[in-house]
Amino acid sequence: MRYAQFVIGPAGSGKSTYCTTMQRHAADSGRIIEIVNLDPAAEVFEYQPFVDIRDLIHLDDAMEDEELHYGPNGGLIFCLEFLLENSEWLREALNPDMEHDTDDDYLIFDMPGQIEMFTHLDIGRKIIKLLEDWDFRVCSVFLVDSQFMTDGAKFISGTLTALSVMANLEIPHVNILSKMDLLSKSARSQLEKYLEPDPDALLNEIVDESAWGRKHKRLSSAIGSLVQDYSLVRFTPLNIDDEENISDILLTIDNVIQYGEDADVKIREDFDPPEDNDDGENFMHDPEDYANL
Ligand SMILES: Nc1nc2c(ncn2[C@@H]2O[C@H](COP(=O)(O)OP(=O)(O)OP(=O)(O)O)[C@@H](O)[C@H]2O)c(=O)[nH]1
Ligand SMILES: [Mg+2]
Repeated sequence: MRYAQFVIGPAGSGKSTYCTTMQRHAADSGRIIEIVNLDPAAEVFEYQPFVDIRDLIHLDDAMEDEELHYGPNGGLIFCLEFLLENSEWLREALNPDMEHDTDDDYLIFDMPGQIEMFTHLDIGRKIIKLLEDWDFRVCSVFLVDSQFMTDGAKFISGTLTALSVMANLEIPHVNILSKMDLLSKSARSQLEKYLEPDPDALLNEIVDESAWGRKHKRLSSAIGSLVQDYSLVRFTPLNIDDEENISDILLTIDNVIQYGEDADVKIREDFDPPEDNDDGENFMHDPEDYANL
C-alpha cells in the first residue's frame, strides 16, 4: 500500500506552499514525504519535485503548437489529458528503480488551479483512479484562501465549490482554509462564526450585506441549513507559521487514509526521534483549538 494527498484548490489558494510546508514539517520529525508536481504551467515552487509533469509535457508545448493553438486553460486540460494517455510514463516515474521499495511511500500531488478539472471534468477522477489501481490510498485536500471566506455570501460560495469537488471525486476529503496568518483579528473571529456552521448567523450576514442575500433570502437559508444538518462540509484553518496546527492537519489526513495503522512509517536512516513523541491522541480537532491562531 502507498499513500497520497491530492492537493487541489483555486488558482493561488496556496497549494504549492502547502505541499512545501507539509514536506518540511514531516522532515522535521524525520519522516519522508515526496511531492509530485502535476501542474504543467508551474514556474516557481520551493520544493524539489520527486516527479514533474513538465518532464513529460509543458504548457508551452500545447500553446505554441501550430495545430493545437490552445490558450492557457484549454492548454492545461490538453496537458493533463496527454498525461492520462501516457499514464505509463507516470507509473514508471513513481517507481523510479526496481531496487526501491515503494511500499508505504507517502506522496503529495500538487495539482493545477483550474478547479473545473475536479468539479465537472473527469480528469481529476481519472488520475485518482490510476493511483488507486497502483495501490495508492488517496485523500483529496481542497484549499480555499481564507481571505475569500470572510463574509457569509463568500462562505456559502466556497462551501458549495468544496461540495462540488467532494461529490465529483468521491474519495476521502479534507477542506482547508489557507493563509490564516494573513487575516486580521476581526476577520478571524468572523470566520470562526462560520466554522461551526450556524445557518442563522450566516443568513443574517448575507441578508444584511449582499444583493444576492436580499434577493435569495430563503435559498440562502436553505443552503445554510442543508450544510449544517448534514455536516456536509467542514473546513480546518491552516496557519503555516503554527507547527502544532500543521501537525494536527497532517495527523487528520493520516487518519483519513489510515496511514500509520498498517504502514511502517518511513523515516530517514540517520534520524534520531525526539524523546516525547506525539502519542497520536490529539488527532481529533476541535474548532476551538483554532480560536487563537
Ligand atoms: N502569507 C501567506 N502567503 C501564502 C500562504 N500560502 C501561499 N501564500 C502565497 O500565495 C501565493 C500563491 O501561493 P502558491 O502556493 O503558489 O499557490 P498555488 O495554489 O500553488 O497557485 P497556483 O499553482 O498558481 O494555482 C504565493 O505568493 C505564496 O507565497 C500562506 O499560508 N500564508
Ligand atoms: Mg501551485
